[in-house]
Amino acid sequence: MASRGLRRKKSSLQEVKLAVVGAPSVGKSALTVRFLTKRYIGEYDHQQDCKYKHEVLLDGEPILFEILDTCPKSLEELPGSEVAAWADALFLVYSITDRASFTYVRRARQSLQLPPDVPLALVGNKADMVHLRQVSGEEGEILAKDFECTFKEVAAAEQVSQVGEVFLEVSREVLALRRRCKHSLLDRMLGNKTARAYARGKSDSALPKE
Ligand SMILES: Nc1nc2c(ncn2[C@@H]2O[C@H](COP(=O)(O)OP(=O)(O)OP(=O)(O)O)[C@@H](O)[C@H]2O)c(=O)[nH]1
Repeated sequence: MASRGLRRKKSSLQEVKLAVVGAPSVGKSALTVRFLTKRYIGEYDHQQDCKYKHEVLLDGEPILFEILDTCPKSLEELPGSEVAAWADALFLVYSITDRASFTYVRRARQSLQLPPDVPLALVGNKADMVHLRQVSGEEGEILAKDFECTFKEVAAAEQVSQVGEVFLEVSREVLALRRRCKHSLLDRMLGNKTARAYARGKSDSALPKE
């Protein structure tokens, strides 16, 4: 009985696909592993992009996260449009101790050619290394304004909840965007007046499934 219940729950799980983009060695894997396992792995050796699937509670609702941890071999290797096509949201990660990695996220953002409403989070990692800081917090904030996205400095090496919150926050944006899309689809299907009344009076669970 219990396993049947579980299977039913899994089939209705919402999926959120996140891509973690950034220059080599900024801590993309450390952040991903921190979020998924709450552990810090200092040396994470992988030579190619890795995908992880993991179920995580988001505001009490189980969400199936798929995370693409990208692995550029050099500063010249930028993420392609296939990453943007796959992802529901993107993390643009740099290290506050590495100015070249800050420049990289700007170039990566351009090369991705994202549709306008894809949620983004700009993340300055290695915030524990302030003595080696090369990128100020203000510069991060200015770039985030330019990207029209959230910004946070974190330290995968030391923080658990703060790192988790960055992932969860962008996922909330993905779910909110999906809800808005459903509403506007309803708008188009039912005519504006009826659809607005429907959206006001009904909870999301009452909206048609995708
Ligand atoms: N001090 C400090 N070091 C960190 C932090 N996050 C990661 N590191 C270190 O930075 C190095 C690179 O971390 P990774 O997680 O492998 O970085 P990556 O961006 O996935 O690297 P690639 O897979 O090569 O692109 C490792 O030596 C980590 O221990 C952090 O928050 N603080």
